[in-house]
Amino acid sequence: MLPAIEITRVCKNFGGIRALVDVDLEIRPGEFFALLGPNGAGKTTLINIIAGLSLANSGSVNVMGYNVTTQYQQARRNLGVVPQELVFDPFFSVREVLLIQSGYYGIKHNNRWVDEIIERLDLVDKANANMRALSGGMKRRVLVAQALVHKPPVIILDEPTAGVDVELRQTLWEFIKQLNQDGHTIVLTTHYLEEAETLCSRVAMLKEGKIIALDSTQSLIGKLPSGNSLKIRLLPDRLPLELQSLQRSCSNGLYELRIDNYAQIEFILSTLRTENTQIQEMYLQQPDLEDAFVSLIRNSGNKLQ
Ligand SMILES: Nc1ncnc2c1ncn2[C@@H]1O[C@H](COP(=O)(O)OP(=O)(O)OP(=O)(O)O)[C@@H](O)[C@H]1O
Repeated sequence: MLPAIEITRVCKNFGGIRALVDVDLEIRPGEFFALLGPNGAGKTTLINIIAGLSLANSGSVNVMGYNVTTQYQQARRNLGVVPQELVFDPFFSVREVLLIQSGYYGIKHNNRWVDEIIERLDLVDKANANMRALSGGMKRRVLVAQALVHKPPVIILDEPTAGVDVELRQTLWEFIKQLNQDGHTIVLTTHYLEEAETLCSRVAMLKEGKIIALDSTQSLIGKLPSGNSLKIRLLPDRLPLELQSLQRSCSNGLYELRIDNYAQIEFILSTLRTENTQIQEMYLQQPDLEDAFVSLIRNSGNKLQ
C-alpha cells in the first residue's frame, strides 16, 4: 500500500544547527501517529518540510505518493496542516477565512462543507465574528477548520491543544478521532503524552533531529525495564521480611514493590495479613508513555528498534 507520508534520509541544517539528521519514516494510510520529542527536537522542522514550507538540505518526502518539492501542488492538496502558531488575517470573519482558504485550493462552492466543519468544531456562534474578536482557543479551532477545507486525506496537527481548555480539547479530539475513523491519516505532535497514548497507535520519538524510537505505543511502554509496581503504606510502618526482596524503594513511608505478575499481589496481601500489618494506602502503578519518553530521552544512545 502507498504510504501516506514517506520520508527518506531527510537532513536539514540551520547554519551550524543540525535540525534533522538522516530521518527515515513511513506513515501508513489510516494511521493515528504521534511525533514526539522534547523542545527543539526537530518536529516542527519536519512538519514544515512535509508541508513544503521549508526545503530539506537532502533526502525526499512524499505525501500520498507525491513529492513535496517537485509535485508541490498535488502533495499539498493531499495534506492539511494545523500549525502551532496562531497566525491570522484579522480583517475577515471565520466563514470568510474558510471560504478564502477554499479558494486557495481552487474550490469554488464549498459552503456546505465549510458549514459542516463550523458546526463540528462548535464555531456556529462565531461564524460571522471577526477573527480579531476570537479567544485563543477559538482561533485554534479555526486553524483546524482551515486545514480541513479541502478534505485532505492526511492531516498533521502541530500541538493542537497547546493552551486549550479541557472542553475544547475533548471536542477537538472527538472530531479528530471521527476523521481518523472516516479514513484520514492523522499525525500529531503534542507535549501531552497522555493524549498521544490514548489516541495514537504508533509513535516516533525525535531527539536532536534523530529518530530514537519508532514503535507501537504499547510496545514502547512494554519495553520499559521498570514494569508494574505496587505502592503501599503500612501500619506498623515496617515491610515484612518475606516481601523485602520485592522492595524497589521507600519514600516517606510509601513502599514501592516490584510486580512481575498479578498473582504476586495475592502473595503480598496474604503475607501482610499473616503479619497483622494493615494497609493504609495502596495503588498499582503501571508505566505509561511518559515513563517511556523520559527513559528514551535519557538513554537515547540505546536505539529501541
Ligand atoms: N528558522 C530557523 N532558524 C534557525 N534555527 C532554527 C529555525 N527553525 C528551527 N531551528 C532550530 O532547529 C531545531 C529544531 O527546531 P524545531 O522547532 O523543529 O523543534 P520542535 O521539536 O518543533 O520544538 P518544540 O517542541 O519546542 O516546538 C532547534 O534547535 C531550533 O532552534
